[in-house]
Parts: sequence; C-alpha cells; structure tokens
Amino acid sequence: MKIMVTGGAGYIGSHTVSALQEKGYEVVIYDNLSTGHKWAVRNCELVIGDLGNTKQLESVFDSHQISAVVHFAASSLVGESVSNPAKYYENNVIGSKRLFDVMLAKGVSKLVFSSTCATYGLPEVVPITENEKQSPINSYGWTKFMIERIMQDYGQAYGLNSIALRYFNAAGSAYEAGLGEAHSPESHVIPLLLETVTGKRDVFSLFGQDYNTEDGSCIRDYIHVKDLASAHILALERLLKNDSILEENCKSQDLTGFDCFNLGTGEGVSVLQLISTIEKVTGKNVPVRVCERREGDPPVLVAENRKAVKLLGWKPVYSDMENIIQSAYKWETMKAFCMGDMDQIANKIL
Ligand SMILES: NC(=O)c1ccc[n+]([C@@H]2O[C@H](COP(=O)([O-])OP(=O)(O)OC[C@H]3O[C@@H](n4cnc5c(N)ncnc54)[C@H](O)[C@@H]3O)[C@@H](O)[C@H]2O)c1
Ligand SMILES: O=c1ccn([C@@H]2O[C@H](COP(=O)(O)OP(=O)(O)O[C@H]3O[C@H](CO)[C@@H](O)[C@H](O)[C@H]3O)[C@@H](O)[C@H]2O)c(=O)[nH]1
Repeated sequence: MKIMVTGGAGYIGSHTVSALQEKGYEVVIYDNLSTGHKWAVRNCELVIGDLGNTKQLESVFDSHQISAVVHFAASSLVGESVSNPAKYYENNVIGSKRLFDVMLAKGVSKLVFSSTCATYGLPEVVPITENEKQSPINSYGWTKFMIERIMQDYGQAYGLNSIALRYFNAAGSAYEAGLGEAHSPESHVIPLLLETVTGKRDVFSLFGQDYNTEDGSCIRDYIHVKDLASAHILALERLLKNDSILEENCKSQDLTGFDCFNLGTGEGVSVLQLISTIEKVTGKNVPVRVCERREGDPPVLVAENRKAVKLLGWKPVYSDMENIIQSAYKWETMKAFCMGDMDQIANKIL
C-alpha cells in the first residue's frame, strides 16, 4: 500500500516515514525542502515539489497508486507566524486546501493531518481535552484551526475522511537511525539548550519568567517524535480499516468523516525544569539570560491524551523527559557528521 507523505523530509515527517516503512508501507514523499532535507529521505521516492504547484501534485497522484495522505508540510514556527502571517496563511491554509482538492479529484479520501495544541490558544481547562474550545492566539494556530475546519466541511460535502492529530511539543530523535531535528536557524527550545551546552551558543535566552506558573516560565508537554510517529500509523490504520468513520463521528461529535486526537504525555514541564533536566543529563551548566516574553506564547499547554489511548490504542513509550533529552543530546553530538555524510549519499542517489 502506498502512502503519500507531504513534508516527509522534515523532522516529524522523516521519523514517521521510517515507522511507515517498518510497517511495510511504501512511501512517496512530496516536499519542497524549504526546511526538510534530502539526507532524511531513505528508501523511497522524493518528489521535490511545492503544495502551491497543483499540476505537480496531480502528476504524483497520476503516477502512483496512493491509498492515503499523511500531511506534515507546513510552516510551523509560532514566533515567525506572528511577524509574517501572510506566509502562514499562504503555505498552510491555501497549500492544504490545494492538496485536499487534488486528493479528492484523484479519488483519494483518507488523510492524516499534523495539527497542533496551538489551536487551543489559552485553554480554560488544563490538561486540555479535544473538547476544549479552539481559540488560537497566534497566526500559526489559526492556520491549523482553519485547515481542520476545511477538513470537516470537506468531509460533510465531499466525503473527505480525515484525522487531525494535535501534537503538543515534538522532541527527541531516532539518532540510532541517523534521524533527528535539524532546523536552520533553530528556534525550538531543546535543540537550542543543547547547542548551548555543547558550546555552539554562549547563552540560552529564556523567553519570559513572569508567567503565572509555579516558576514563572512557560509550561509545555514534550512528546518524543517516535511516539508521534507511532500515533500516525494507528490513525492511518483506523482510516484504512474503516472506510468511513462517518457514522461513529456523527454519533459522538456531529461531524462528518473527521476526528481529532491530542498527542502529548499529560505531563507539563516548565522551561526552567527543562534546563535543570538538561544539566542533569549532560552534566553541563546552561548559561541563561532572561528575556522578554516571545509574542504568541501561551503560558501552559498540557495534553489530556485519553482519547488517543482509548480509541487509537496509542501509548507513548519513549517520552520520559530524561529519555527525550538523552536522545536529543546524542543527535546533537552526531548530527553535523550525519547530515554531511548522508547529504553526500543522498545527492548521489537522488
Ligand atoms: N515540531 C513540533 O513541535 C510540532 C508540534 C505540533 C505540530 N507540528 C506540525 O507538524 C508538522 C511537521 O513539523 P516539523 O517540526 O517536522 O517541521 P519541519 O519544518 O521539520 O517539516 C516540515 C516539512 O514540510 C516541508 N514543506 C513546508 N512547506 C512546504 C510546501 N509548501 N510544499 C512542500 N513541502 C513543504 C518542509 O520542507 C519540511 O520538510 C508541521 O505541520 C507542524 O505544523 C509540529
Ligand atoms: O530560545 C528559546 C526558545 C523557546 N523558549 C520557550 O520554550 C517553550 C517552547 O518553545 P518552542 O520549542 O519554540 O515550541 P513552541 O513555541 O511551543 O512551538 C512548538 O510546539 C507547538 C505546540 O506547542 C507546535 O505547534 C509548533 O509547531 C512547535 O514549533 C516556549 O515557552 C518558549 O517561550 C525559550 O524560552 N527560549
């Protein structure tokens, strides 16, 4: 069975492609390599293309028998989305709509989508359930919220059969498979902290210590990327098994062909707690400079994950905080070598 993975050369996408391949699925990746990498693509076809290119998208569906799409491709930085919302509405909302239109025109109706806890904005109840009101506070969150809305409407009107996975903070690596997070410039907290302990940065900038949390820093729910990958397989198989989840959803949510799941551990970790765990795991000191809050950052985002556990049969197994940091640290120390080496190999193959 062949699965199209948009954004499969990116961080979470590449780990999910690897999990799909382990399960025996064939994969074709569609990626413009804006933030993804050739070296992260293994044992499958990479079509270098943009979501904006309808013709190229159509030709991928024409030349492959695609059973379902797993859609990661997006711009995904909260801070950047506040300063450059046009990029986010164009790439995420318009790009996804184009993809869904092509899918449906080519008779492919099954979709797993990378959504986010950023759609909840400032949640009233924490841990956050899927029933929490979605009220984003940054453009990135709005784009993902709008895409979910399109998925619901397309389900009702055109039979799109989709699952939105609302990830909390992806972290960690499959360093043993030579995969990990490699963004440039990096903006995510764990790689930035690790760049500081390995001497690539002089100091870590802590964005705000005046939040209404126990230690004043923001709280997030960090989920290992390999646990995210396994949830995608389960969601995909749910769609593939049930030709339509329409009936079940109509009963529970009054929605058609759409379902959503939070993917987090349920454990909140503040940035200051993260720093002390990193110091413990690496045995090194993190120099910290306290800065202004970053625009668009909610103070607390922690998942209630019972729905995914119950209905998908999902169980996070790699997401212990020390384990996440160990794996991210190992990746940080080997990534330059892996990236250079793998790039040379990838350039020869592709
Ligand atoms: N990293 C997180 O903590 C997190 C949390 C919640 C949701 N998400 C979502 O998960 C998805 C993957 O995130 P990631 O951290 O792996 O990001 P990433 O930047 O590493 O991966 C995104 C991939 O999509 C590709 N891409 C972007 N725009 C494209 C376009 N127009 N056409 C084709 N390809 C395009 C990029 O080249 C890249 O390979 C995103 O949709 C993101 O919003 C991420
Ligand atoms: O140099 C830094 C970078 C981050 N932080 C803080 O660390 C936390 C986590 O930030 P970051 O790693 O940038 O992740 P988020 O902004 O929470 O966003 C990630 O997690 C979201 C879900 O919460 C996803 O939707 C996004 O795609 C993904 O980028 C936040 O409180 C930041 O303020 C700092 O204090 N200093």
